[in-house]
Amino acid sequence: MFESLKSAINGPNAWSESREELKEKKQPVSKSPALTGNRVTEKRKRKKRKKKQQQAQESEKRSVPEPRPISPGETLSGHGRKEKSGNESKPIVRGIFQIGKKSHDVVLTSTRVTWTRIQPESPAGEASQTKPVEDFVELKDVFAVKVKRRRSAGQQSGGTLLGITLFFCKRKGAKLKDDTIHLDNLSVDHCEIWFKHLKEILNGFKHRPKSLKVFVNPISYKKDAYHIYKDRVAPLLKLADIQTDVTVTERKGHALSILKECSLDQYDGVVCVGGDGSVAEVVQGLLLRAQMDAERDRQSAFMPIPASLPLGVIPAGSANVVACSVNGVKHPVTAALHIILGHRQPVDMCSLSSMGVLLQFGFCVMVGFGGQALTVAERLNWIPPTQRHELALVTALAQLRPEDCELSFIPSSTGESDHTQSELEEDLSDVEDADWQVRRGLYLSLTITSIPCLCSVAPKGLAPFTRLNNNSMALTAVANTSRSEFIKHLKRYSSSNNPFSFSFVEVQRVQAVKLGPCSRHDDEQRDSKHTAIIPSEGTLTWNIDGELLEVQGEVLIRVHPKLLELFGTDVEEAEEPPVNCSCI
Ligand SMILES: Nc1ncnc2c1ncn2[C@@H]1O[C@H](COP(=O)(O)OP(=O)(O)OP(=O)(O)O)[C@@H](O)[C@H]1O
Repeated sequence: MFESLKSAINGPNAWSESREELKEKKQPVSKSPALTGNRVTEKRKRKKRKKKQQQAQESEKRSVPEPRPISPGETLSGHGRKEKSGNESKPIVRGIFQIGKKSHDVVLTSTRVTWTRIQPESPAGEASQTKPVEDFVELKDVFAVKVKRRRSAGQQSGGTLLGITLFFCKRKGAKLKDDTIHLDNLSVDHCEIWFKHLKEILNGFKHRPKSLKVFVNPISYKKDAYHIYKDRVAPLLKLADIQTDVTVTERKGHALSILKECSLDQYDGVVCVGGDGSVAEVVQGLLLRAQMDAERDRQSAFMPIPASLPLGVIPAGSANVVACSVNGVKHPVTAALHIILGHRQPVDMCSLSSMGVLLQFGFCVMVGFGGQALTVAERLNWIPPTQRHELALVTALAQLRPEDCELSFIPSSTGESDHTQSELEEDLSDVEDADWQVRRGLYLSLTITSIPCLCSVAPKGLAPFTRLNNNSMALTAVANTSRSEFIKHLKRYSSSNNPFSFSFVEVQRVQAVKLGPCSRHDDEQRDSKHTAIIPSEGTLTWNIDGELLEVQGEVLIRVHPKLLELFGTDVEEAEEPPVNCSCI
């Protein structure tokens, strides 16, 4: 294994040259200042060392064992500082490395690398009384280990071995950043042993992907998805030795057609670099492919089977609700590190079907204002996206009209984790016989979400009571009201006030929803003389994850628990600075 790395990074000759070089010089592993006093004779040094060893045995109080050059490959099981307990704290290998030009006693266990500064002795040979500071990095956060060499400008291979470098991820709030720790030691054998053990441990993280299919939408939002991928994500994937097969999409539907046909066996995950529309397309591809492979027909009450591969989302769109809901921030490096480290989060999804046929899978479905604003935005597609969204919002607010709808829903009876998948499937298969609650009326907005939909305009999410996988959807129904009251409700999404504490807003945790244009006769229509209603002609305009869909008649929306795995984590709130839309 080490041999292959040698050739991969430096070429075999370069590695053997270094080995010879080190042998000639009889390079010691690393020296603590205590062991290298320049006027001390070898004899005195040995005496000192012996004395130190005695002191160490006598003094239980010392928190760090005496630094000593250990022979390459020496395994110190149970030796040294007392650690917690169990195999996790058992040293696998131990040695002395320079970290930041200071000698450190470094210990590798199966879960972490710990280093402690070696305290120089006083001239009288007494050990320092100050407690050495211990630092560590958890191996679950380490995503790459590389051999470090000194190379001159332009030199592509070879170079003097300097030690090994660990690449790890550190957390600041929801944000993840990559960082490095350099363990400097000129001994090839010593580094080889450490490298081998570290690689073995990292290869043991089976949930981390080794091969990814990547889709990049070059026209997303500010058209910078390709650069985001190339400059900020690809270098990290390369460092982590992840193979990638990248498709820069050429048209709408390109990713979907590839996912329906290509062999997925060679991949451990799929990555989408783009906005929510691109994510929706890749999700359709993954889920349709899973149904096709399992030969499931897609009639109304069918129980979809989960996608075979997890999906990572690198945010490059405007709202990025899917990325924010599992990363907490709109930050490509955070998303990339969650993918590399294999953090996976099962998420609930909803399906939409009409007349007994599956239309689409989705995370967030809107009718009314959400559909109207998106219709305007699509018409204004000649305007740059940054201004288009605001203008569409203002126009939709100016033209705000309620939709006359018939809404039915089954309240969710399931707890977050107390039902098995088959029980949930059973519940969902009897939707026709279930106890539907029915509402008829004028609605300004209806939103159904299976995940919280966090974003910068709604840091706490669009849905109050849903989590990523609590086996239910959140239904928010905003009944007809004045424009000013509706704007107040919208503004509260980006403030600390509760957007749902209005008499005209109803929120339900639901398992299934039926929604269609109202079929009442004209003479039954309430307030029709006083309220301008969108003439539906039996059709509603749906906004499904940022994509428009016109559907005639009623649509059935059902929740499907844990239908997809996303790379990411469960987050409470988006850590994006709240954006107050200047237009409202
Ligand atoms: N090369 C392409 N040309 C045109 N459309 C494309 C291309 N590649 C993908 N698409 C489509 O572009 C649509 C919009 O993509 P995306 O959501 O990433 O961008 P956006 O709409 O600008 O972002 P947001 O949804 O965050 O506002 C998707 O439906 C996707 O299928």
